[in-house]
Amino acid sequence: MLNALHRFLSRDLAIDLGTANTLIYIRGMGIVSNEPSVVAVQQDARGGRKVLAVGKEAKEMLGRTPGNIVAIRPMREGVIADFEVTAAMLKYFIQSAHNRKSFVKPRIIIGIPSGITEVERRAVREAAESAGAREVYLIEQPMAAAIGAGLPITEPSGNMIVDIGGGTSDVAVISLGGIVYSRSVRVAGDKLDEAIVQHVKRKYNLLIGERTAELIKMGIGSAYPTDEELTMDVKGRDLVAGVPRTLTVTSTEIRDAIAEPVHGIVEAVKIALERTPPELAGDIADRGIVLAGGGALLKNLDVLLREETGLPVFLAEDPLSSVVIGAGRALEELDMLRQVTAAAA
Ligand SMILES: Nc1ncnc2c1ncn2[C@@H]1O[C@H](COP(=O)(O)OP(=O)(O)OP(=O)(O)O)[C@@H](O)[C@H]1O
Repeated sequence: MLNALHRFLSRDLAIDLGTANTLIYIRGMGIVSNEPSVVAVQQDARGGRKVLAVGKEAKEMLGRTPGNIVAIRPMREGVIADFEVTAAMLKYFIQSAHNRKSFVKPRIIIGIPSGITEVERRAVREAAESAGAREVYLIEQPMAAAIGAGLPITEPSGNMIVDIGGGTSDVAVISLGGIVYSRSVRVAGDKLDEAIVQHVKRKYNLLIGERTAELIKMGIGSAYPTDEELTMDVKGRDLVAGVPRTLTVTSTEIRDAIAEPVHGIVEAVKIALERTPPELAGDIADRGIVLAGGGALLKNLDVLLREETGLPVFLAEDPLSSVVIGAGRALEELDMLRQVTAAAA
């Protein structure tokens, strides 16, 4: 009874602490927050830092801040580049998502990049504790993505998940609830954006921001030829004349511009397949490869991977939410496991 009351009052949270986006899921309510992992920080003369804005508001400031304010992405390339700011961001998201009226501290499960160090794990855990968590669990993002995508991870058979985020692409082979093989490469959404910035600079002498590059990628980017040619108008600063200018880019040139990083993702999948134990590789050949993470939404990436590997390739139902949904489910399973062990005792 007490236990049930406790559960009712404390809203457990699942968090996907991504380098591009942080998502929060509350049991029984679904996804309650989905914000860019960006923090705007004001620096004073003595080196002190004050958080001005977090999430969407801070992302709008990227590349648009005056001297003493910086908009930071504290997690880049799948690692925590700025501890202090990551902790402040996590705390802000937890506190704004958690119903302050409920007086029982929540249990929190956090999906973390698979490449982070022991020290970074501790920092994440401490940040969640200082934001009021009662218990903190960490789960690696590829494992959470696989659960969220509905893969039968506890069965004794191989499942391959490819989680393409902002900073890293993680390829993992999971069987019997454990990661049998994993490979993380620092080639994902951000690298595609950078390649677009470089292309526009080199070909047109036009400087565009990362945010604009991301919009081009999402609008007309593709990994494999699409049925129709798409175009998009792009605004930037002319590097020669120094004035703002608009030009039109095509989907073909953008596909060429991002070909190299896209190839890096394909290579990571191929290497993972080569290194997977034969029995499990056989399972993957039957069941196929599942893609998750926002990067999986790049047009025709699934088509390219199918052609390059000769295997079936599927997109998770909601690639951007797979990690947070999987983490939430893991927390529920934890309860179930507890119930089972309690009943057995
Ligand atoms: N429609 C789309 N087409 C191409 N890329 C997209 C699309 N939508 C989102 N993305 C990209 O997906 C990436 C973000 O994905 P996601 O939110 O899964 O990353 P993350 O979990 O925060 O990062 P990481 O896994 O590296 O920690 C960004 O690079 C974004 O530009």
